[in-house]
Amino acid sequence: MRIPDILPLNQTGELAQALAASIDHKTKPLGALGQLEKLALQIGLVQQSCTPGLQRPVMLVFAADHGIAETGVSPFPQAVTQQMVLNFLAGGAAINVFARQAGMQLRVVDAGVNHVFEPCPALIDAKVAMGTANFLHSPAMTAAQCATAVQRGMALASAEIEAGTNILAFGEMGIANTSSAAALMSVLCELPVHQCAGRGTGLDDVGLQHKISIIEQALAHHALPRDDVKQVLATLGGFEIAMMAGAMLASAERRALIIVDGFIASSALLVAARLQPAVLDYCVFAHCSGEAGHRLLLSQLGTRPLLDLGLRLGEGTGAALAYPLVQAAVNFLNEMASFASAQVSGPA
Ligand SMILES: Cc1cc2ncn([C@H]3O[C@H](COP(=O)(O)O)[C@@H](O)[C@H]3O)c2cc1C
Ligand SMILES: O=C(O)c1cccnc1
Repeated sequence: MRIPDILPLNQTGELAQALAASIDHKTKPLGALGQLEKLALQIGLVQQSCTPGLQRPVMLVFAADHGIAETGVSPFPQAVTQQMVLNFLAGGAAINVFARQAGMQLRVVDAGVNHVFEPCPALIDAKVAMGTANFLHSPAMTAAQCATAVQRGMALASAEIEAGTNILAFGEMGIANTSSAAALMSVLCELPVHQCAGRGTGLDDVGLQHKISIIEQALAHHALPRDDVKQVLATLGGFEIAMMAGAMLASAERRALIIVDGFIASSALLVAARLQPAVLDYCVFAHCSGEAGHRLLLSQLGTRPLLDLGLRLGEGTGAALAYPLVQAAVNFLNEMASFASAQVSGPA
């Protein structure tokens, strides 16, 4: 598995200083646009420009099934994954609505759904297998399947960037994938499972305890070395999570901006960041999910999200909702007058 070289952003160089000066000279009190100012600076550094722009925004939604679903860790049956893929293709899911509203192109990727779909122009076939194995008993993926998933994710993101995209968001669909994400977080952050696992699509108290116990049993069974990130991903991950991690790494390598969605997308980023920490410099964190564990995961990643709406859906919905804020950051940098150009007096 090739891990891309990613250049860390130079936060103190000449360009950073020029961007900071441009932001400070806008007709507003210093710092008054808060987090949008940090965002504008980051986007300028990602694009190596004092006048960045957003081109051809794309939302890739990766779908895959999880063997762990058979242990009852989700209230919903596995078939919902393929049913929701058909809903995405028909345009009726939440992500269709929000991506349309944001003006983002939406592509649906079969990363490993347990269903053979009719060929369809709107569906990208990147299927690795008909779902992962149940990680309670055996590794979810073989090392080769995991490498294939990561590489397909890299190739898909690279193809979009070659077609002119410089901002990508990633969503996911896969019944039981909050269990996979929680297991990855628990191992990679060395945190107890009960701090990582949440109710997902709506488990009750008994269901949540069962989910925690299943993940704990799986982790005890595998006894994974935390620093072998590829093995951790192959053992506990999903095809959509591995593909997303690959897509994130390739996006950062090619200096595209990444909008990170909720808990599952953040678990993919956690994997990517453990493989190549500089990927974090290219990420905008859309929101803090209502899924227990996401706030802690975001703090482990050392970041502050833009929105906190109690969303707990995934699909990329939080990322699509945050896109207008990213546009606002770019637009104020490019379009706002400076004190000098508008002849407004600075502080006395
Ligand atoms: C109808 C429906 C639409 C969804 N869209 C995203 N998810 C979300 O819920 C799933 C994860 O939760 P858990 O681990 O509890 O199964 C993922 O598929 C995720 O994308 C959905 C779930 C359902 C039921
Ligand atoms: O935050 C998420 O990504 C999430 C939370 C619950 C269920 N599905 C996704």
